[in-house]
Amino acid sequence: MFGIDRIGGAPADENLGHAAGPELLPNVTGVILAGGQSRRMGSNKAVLPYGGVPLIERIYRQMSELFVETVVVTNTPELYPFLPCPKVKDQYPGMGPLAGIHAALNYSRTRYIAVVACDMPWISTRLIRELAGFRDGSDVILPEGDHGLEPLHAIYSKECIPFIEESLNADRRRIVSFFDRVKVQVMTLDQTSQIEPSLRAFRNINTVQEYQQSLENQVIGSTR
Ligand SMILES: Nc1nc2c(ncn2[C@@H]2O[C@H](COP(=O)(O)OP(=O)(O)OP(=O)(O)O)[C@@H](O)[C@H]2O)c(=O)[nH]1
Repeated sequence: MFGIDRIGGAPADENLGHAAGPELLPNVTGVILAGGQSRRMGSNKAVLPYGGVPLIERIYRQMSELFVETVVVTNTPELYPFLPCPKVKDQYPGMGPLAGIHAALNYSRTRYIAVVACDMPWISTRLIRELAGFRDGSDVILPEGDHGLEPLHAIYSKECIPFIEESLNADRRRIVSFFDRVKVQVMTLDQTSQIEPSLRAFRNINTVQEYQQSLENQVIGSTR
């Protein structure tokens, strides 16, 4: 069955909150997208200082708590010598985050990847763990936040590759553009809020003002 379903009914709701734990998640590769232009920021968002380290390093450390391997998708790997991980290049350069997801899926040695952006200071390892718990039988598992679907805090399977290519070849760059071609499970806003009540996991920083606000822990823009 293709199309978008909510994460299913009572049994899944009962399962929510049971995925916490220190273990690494098997069969999932962590992915940090860092191939953007940072035009609104005016300088590379990924290396902005955050809590004493570059923002991307903060995110990398959190992802490394979850996955045996975390990779960064970037066309400028030389900017990240401090990250001890593989750097993967886009095969559709300049086409946005969907191209980054595509490159990561092609690279990945696991069937599933967990994708976050390099400009999200408060990713939720707990939420990623929960989302990954629902991966079997689904091609995309993503949460709904207070601004709608959050495809940059989500799980994708290799089954998505041909459909992403179809989209990119037709210059359809929105991440959701292929969702009608695969099996998508959405963690509803209610379910997401149970795990991540503040929803700040989805906040990202696009501008200098948002960066400054985020340092003061204020509410900032959505990732989409
Ligand atoms: N691999 C890859 N990642 C990208 C690409 N475009 C954006 N991203 C990443 O996707 C996430 C969201 O990016 P945006 O904030 O929408 O775009 P941006 O280019 O970084 O910033 P702006 O130039 O201000 O729009 C960030 O982690 C980006 O690094 C791309 O073409 N390839």
